[in-house]
Amino acid sequence: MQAPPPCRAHPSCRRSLLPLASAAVEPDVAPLVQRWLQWDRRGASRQRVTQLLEDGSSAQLRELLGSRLEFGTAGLRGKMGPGTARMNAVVVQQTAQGLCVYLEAVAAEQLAAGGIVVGYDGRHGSKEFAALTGAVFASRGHRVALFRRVVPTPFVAAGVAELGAAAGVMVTASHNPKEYNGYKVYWGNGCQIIPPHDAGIAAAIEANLDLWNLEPLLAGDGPYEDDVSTAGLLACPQLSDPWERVSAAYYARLEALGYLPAAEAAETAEAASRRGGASDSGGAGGLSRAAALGALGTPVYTPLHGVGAEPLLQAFRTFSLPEPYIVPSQRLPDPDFPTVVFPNPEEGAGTWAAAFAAASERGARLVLANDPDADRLAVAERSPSGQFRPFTGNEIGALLAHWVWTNFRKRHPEVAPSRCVMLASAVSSKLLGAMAEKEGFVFVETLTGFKWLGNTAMRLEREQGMTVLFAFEEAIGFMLGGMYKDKDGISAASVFAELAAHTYGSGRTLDELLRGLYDRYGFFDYRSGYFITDAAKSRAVFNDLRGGGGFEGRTAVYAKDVAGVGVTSVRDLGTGLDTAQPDGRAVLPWQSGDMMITYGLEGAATLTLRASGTEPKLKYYLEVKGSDAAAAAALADRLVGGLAEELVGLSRHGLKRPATPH
Ligand SMILES: O=P([O-])(O)O[C@H]1O[C@H](COP(=O)(O)O)[C@@H](O)[C@H](O)[C@H]1O
Ligand SMILES: [Mg+2]
Repeated sequence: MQAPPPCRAHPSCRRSLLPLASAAVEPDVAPLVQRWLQWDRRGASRQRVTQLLEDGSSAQLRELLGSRLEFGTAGLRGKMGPGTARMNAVVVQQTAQGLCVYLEAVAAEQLAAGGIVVGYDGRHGSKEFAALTGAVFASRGHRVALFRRVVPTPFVAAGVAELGAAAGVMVTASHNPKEYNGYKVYWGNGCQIIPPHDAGIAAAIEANLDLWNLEPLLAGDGPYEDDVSTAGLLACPQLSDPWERVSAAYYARLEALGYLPAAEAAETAEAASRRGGASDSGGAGGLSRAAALGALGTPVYTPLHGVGAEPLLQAFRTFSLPEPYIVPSQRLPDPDFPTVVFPNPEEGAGTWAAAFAAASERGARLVLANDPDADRLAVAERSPSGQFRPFTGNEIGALLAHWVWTNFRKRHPEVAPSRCVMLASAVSSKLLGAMAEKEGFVFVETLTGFKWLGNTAMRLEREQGMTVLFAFEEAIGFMLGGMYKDKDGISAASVFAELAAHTYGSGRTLDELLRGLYDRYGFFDYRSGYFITDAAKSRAVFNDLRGGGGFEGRTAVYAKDVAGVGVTSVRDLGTGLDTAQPDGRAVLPWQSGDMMITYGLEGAATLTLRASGTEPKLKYYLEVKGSDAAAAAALADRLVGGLAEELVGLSRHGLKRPATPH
């Protein structure tokens, strides 16, 4: 028998290609496998693919190799495993190569001046994927600022801004299950990439699939066989660790957002109500810092096995806040997230369990959690009777917006409210809009995802000279205007702790403060949830929502009612229709085929259905605005009850409800 041909993917590769002639796979699959095996030099990974080949598993091979991971809501994100549709060393190197070539073409000057920033979280594979990315750029002679320790995602956004880098890469899959990893890409403006750069990079990846020789930088006993050896990379003269510089700048910016000392002179509730303004103090007169911190006590914090603990402690020290009690079993980065089913602080009881137990034991009032890459913040409050009240992303957003607004106004009376802006994603509560209307600042809404919020904030600041105070999204993402243009769970946690200290010191609970905001700005009953799906099922659902039969080239037909509640308007960001606009066209950017439809409904209700860009979920977001809380709740209940089967067609399309109540 003839010897198999040598692998040509790498000049010094000593492997041989497997003979494919015997493969019992369908004809379209064989070339995909052949191509993949030229790239993939990892024993276990190659073995899985060759096993599937031997088993004739065409469908599985097509799933792994028939498509490529695309830039979604938060960059690349997918399950780890072999194949172009998974996260692995080959896909990461190809992505880095494409990004590098694209930057060389369109941002050469900034690349030469500022290089690239690379960070990683504590997941399986993250450090190695970061090293691979660094090596790709270093191999072309570019400067690489590679964090030598795990960092929160916001530190990469900060790094790009502080170093004037051409781009940044954060290797993380945030809160996704442990089988996932991901690749967030920041542009030189410090925001996550949006069109046209995502498509530009994708095209550059496709044009640069052959793997570059990184062996001199990532040498080892057979490159990429297991963990890469970074000795060569670390010895590279153009490589640096940006930690010192970036963290110094980060905490200096954060310090400027400390309002508690200024809040000592906060007006009393009486004074505020005489003036007709919302009060942020409990009415006991002037509040001393000591009283506020005394009332706060020791908060409990969990980084959920992620990277948040050390940066959060530093943030609390920056604000001279009491050191929080950190849940010991979840304090250190652990890629297996052993104590939680989902490392997602949105998932409710399960992720809170250890933190709530600690808070009960210690009598803590305030409980804080970051997601594993520490760009999100979850908050819960323990009542004097020991009940826990977790706040939703919208509620935390409302509280932070109020705190930032009240204190900014006091500190900067010279800035006209009309020059100040706060932003929220289109699927977040409109309470912020109502607040803007009453207080006189500008409210701007964007598509879902901080890539949109960040870029829009940057544009408003740079092009219109607006002061961006705050941005948030319901998915517990918060951005303080004085920091960077991305969400940040660390700065949000420390600012929130000050807010809580002030509220408690003023004799109120956070829940009471929030109810005060509803009294002032109107009541909003907000519900969100999701169904488990996959890409094909979601497409089928959206096809049906548009009247079925493949809507391309036909006029879409939408539901006239949901659970008997009349539809008053439809906005479809997959077709650009918005019947609420005078010209019938959507104001937000839309793209053909995008899966997001918003229904305006009788009774001041708004319902949005959209396919997640980071997880196999079809999400719904519903809000009813009303002065009568009971009536709003009844309408919301009715709509939530009807939407799964009637509108989405859950059973018909084979979608599932989440296992845990959401
Ligand atoms: O996962 P993270 O913390 O990086 O968060 C990412 O995903 C979230 C969920 O997106 P989707 O609804 O498309 O799944 C987005 O809201 C967020 O802006 C984005 O940065
Ligand atoms: Mg995250």
